[in-house]
Amino acid sequence: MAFLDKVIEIAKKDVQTIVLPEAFDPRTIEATHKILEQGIADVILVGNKTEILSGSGEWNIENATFINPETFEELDAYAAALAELRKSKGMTQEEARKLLLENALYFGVMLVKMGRAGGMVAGAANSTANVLRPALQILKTAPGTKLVSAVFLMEVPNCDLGEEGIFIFGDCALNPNPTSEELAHIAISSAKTFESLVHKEAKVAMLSFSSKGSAAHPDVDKVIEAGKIAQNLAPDLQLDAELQLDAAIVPKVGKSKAPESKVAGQANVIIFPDLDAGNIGYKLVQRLAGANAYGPVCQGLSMPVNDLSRGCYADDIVGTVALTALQAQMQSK
Ligand SMILES: CC(C)(COP(=O)(O)OP(=O)(O)OC[C@H]1O[C@@H](n2cnc3c(N)ncnc32)[C@H](O)[C@@H]1OP(=O)(O)O)[C@@H](O)C(=O)NCCC(=O)NCCS
Ligand SMILES: CC(=O)OP(=O)(O)O
Repeated sequence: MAFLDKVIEIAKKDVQTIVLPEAFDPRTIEATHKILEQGIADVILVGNKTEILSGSGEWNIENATFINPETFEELDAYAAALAELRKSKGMTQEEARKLLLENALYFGVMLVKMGRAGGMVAGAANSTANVLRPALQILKTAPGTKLVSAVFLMEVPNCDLGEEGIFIFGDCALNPNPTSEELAHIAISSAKTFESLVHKEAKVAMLSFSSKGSAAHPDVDKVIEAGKIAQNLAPDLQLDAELQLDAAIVPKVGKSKAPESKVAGQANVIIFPDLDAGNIGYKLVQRLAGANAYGPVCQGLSMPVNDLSRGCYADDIVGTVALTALQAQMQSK
């Protein structure tokens, strides 16, 4: 069974409500049809029902829940709650009300915060920064977590590397230039995400352009230091730094470049040294290897909100909604 089919099976056993605030994006409409048809999640679409339905073409989305901020009976209560959450930043209730009326992403995140939905997925029509800012501001980090980061679940066809072609790649979307300490937190969170979604032991490689001292540079030192911090914070985690990508995932190269390493050649969690590498890296694998790229899946948020690439297809939205539903299930336990 393909990875996503397994995720969908689990999602269907305890159906969660996911808000899709980009109701005017045709891919969101197609995805909503597929999600409802397969029973993967209940969907809340944000906006005027008549207008959304008039643009839905061949797709049947009648069974979605439509919430229009302009006629929403709880708007004032939501505005009061948002103003309270942002009062340290000086937000008034009037400003909060205006934001909820004008910005469907803030409205969608508040539906999650107020318990109306278990999670939100957006980003087909909005930049990552605009999707994640309200989530970071309103939901904040989960208890015990310092840093939110964002990974892709990569499913590479006809590939026996990683976990039979399944990898977590991180951080590919959020933290532009992580310090060693931040990289260590990204690595630990990514291992947890891998294990919770794939149900296999994580083997984490922290990538560099150097393997075990083959190059000397401050950027290499940053990754070596990150590996030490991560291993101190999570001594039981199978993790190694610094490895080049081939040494991390190809058994023969791992043996020759890092013969002592327990992770080299077998890594299934790939940690990039910065966002340039991570964002470019996942798109290379997606576009040139034909991999499915689900995400960016956020880790470390107190409640699930996940992003999409603006280049996504409707099926990517379906996959990311299924993963979000799984996170929402875990949250509700
Ligand atoms: C996500 C991002 C927008 C946040 O930066 P910003 O808009 O400048 O906002 P701020 O730095 O003021 O942060 C906003 C809030 O989020 C919090 N925050 C930001 N990054 C965070 C992180 N990684 N983990 C936890 N909290 C974070 C801040 O503490 C702040 O909280 P507060 O408002 O309650 O004080 C920014 O990191 C970003 O643009 N990242 C790159 C996104 C991108 O373009 N990716 C490539 C394509 S996928
Ligand atoms: C994750 C990502 O790269 O998003 P976008 O393509 O929308 O910038």
